[in-house]
Amino acid sequence: MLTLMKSLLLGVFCLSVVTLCLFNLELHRKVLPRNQISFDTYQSQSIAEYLLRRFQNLEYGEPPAPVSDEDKLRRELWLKTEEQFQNKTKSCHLPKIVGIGTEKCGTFALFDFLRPHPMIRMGRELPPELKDDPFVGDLEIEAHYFDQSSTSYDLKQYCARLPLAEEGAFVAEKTPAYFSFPPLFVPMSIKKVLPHTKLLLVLCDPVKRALSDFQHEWDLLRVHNESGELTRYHNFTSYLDVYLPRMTQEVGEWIEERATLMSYRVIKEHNKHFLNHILTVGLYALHLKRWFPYYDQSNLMIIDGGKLLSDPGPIIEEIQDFYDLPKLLLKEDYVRDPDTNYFCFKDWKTGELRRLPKSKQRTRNGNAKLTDEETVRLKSFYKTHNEALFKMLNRTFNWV
Ligand SMILES: Nc1ncnc2c1ncn2[C@@H]1O[C@H](COP(=O)(O)OS(=O)(=O)O)[C@@H](OP(=O)(O)O)[C@H]1O
Repeated sequence: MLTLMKSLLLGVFCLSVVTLCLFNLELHRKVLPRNQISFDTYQSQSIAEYLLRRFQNLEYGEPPAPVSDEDKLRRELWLKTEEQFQNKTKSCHLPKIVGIGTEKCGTFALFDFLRPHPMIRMGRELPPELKDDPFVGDLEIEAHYFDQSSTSYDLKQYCARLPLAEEGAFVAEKTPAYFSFPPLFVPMSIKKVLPHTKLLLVLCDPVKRALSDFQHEWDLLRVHNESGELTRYHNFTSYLDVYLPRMTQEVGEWIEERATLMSYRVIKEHNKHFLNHILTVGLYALHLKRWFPYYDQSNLMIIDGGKLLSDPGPIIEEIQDFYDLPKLLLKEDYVRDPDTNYFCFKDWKTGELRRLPKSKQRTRNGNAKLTDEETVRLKSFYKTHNEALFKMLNRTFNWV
């Protein structure tokens, strides 16, 4: 009898334990969002042990980050903006955002940072012959219209190099050659064809820029084979040995009275020897002389390339203000890629990183460095031109 009672009691006890466990499991499923339930955890541990650990608060992991009011607002606004364009027909619209340069100062990164904005459209459909080009990323967003056109503007040609867009969207293109490459009349052309479009210009240390440009030309095999002399410029010093004296003689120091004339001469030099541009692009004050009759701070935003490299978030927020765009890209969206240390956009919806292509990570990561002597020579070449720039803009950059 006693044994029977013991067995009965044990049976009732076991049944209550199992019921309790199942009840708790159901409760747990209801309370925790689905993505926080780990099925692996169920398989690797007994339910009772799992629930025990759960109640001891060992299995929760990190609590989800609190969603700030700013995040909520952004999410709502973002979705509404996307909705606003859904099912709208697309056609050619001329750009409202144009990046004019400077070459090798981070214009690709800048535009890649802006690209996710739901009101911005960039990137054209490439013709098949260009699709295999190793610089496809650049070709896709660089229209190269004003540096290649004459003054009889065929807008159909421009449209063919732009993405199709909905009414109200902001088409964007960047062509770093606009700022400092021929023809002379690029600033006038842009003003004429796009009278209300505001421009973006990144300026960076011209010394570091020159090395980055040299490396770029090297990778394109254009440094080696000028005049067919394959080994002529076997490193940056040997390039400087030839081109620095030449450019010092042609351009020389900044002289206020001769600046306009010199700004034309620099463009002429470009046509004489293509590789001159590695040095002449960094003569920013001379180039700006050609832009200032058409543009001022209200329609040309000048961005410090050093800041863009070290902390791009606040700049991206400023740009949205400059264009009166809803501020949907926030500074915290820009994080360092743990593999390369370069900044990139972190998609707030998926957490994914938009990494920069390899061709945009050549020198500033320390892979190629200037020697002390190269630095001294280049600093001296740019010194008076940098000073003129700072005076012109009433602003200094941390380059000297
Ligand atoms: N966030 C940010 N800010 C500023 N600069 C950045 C940034 N990210 C990348 N980079 C640097 O951009 C360099 C390439 O310049 P561009 O994109 O202007 O090249 S191009 O003219 O469009 O070909 C490229 O130079 P190198 O390092 O010499 O390759 C990058 O260092």
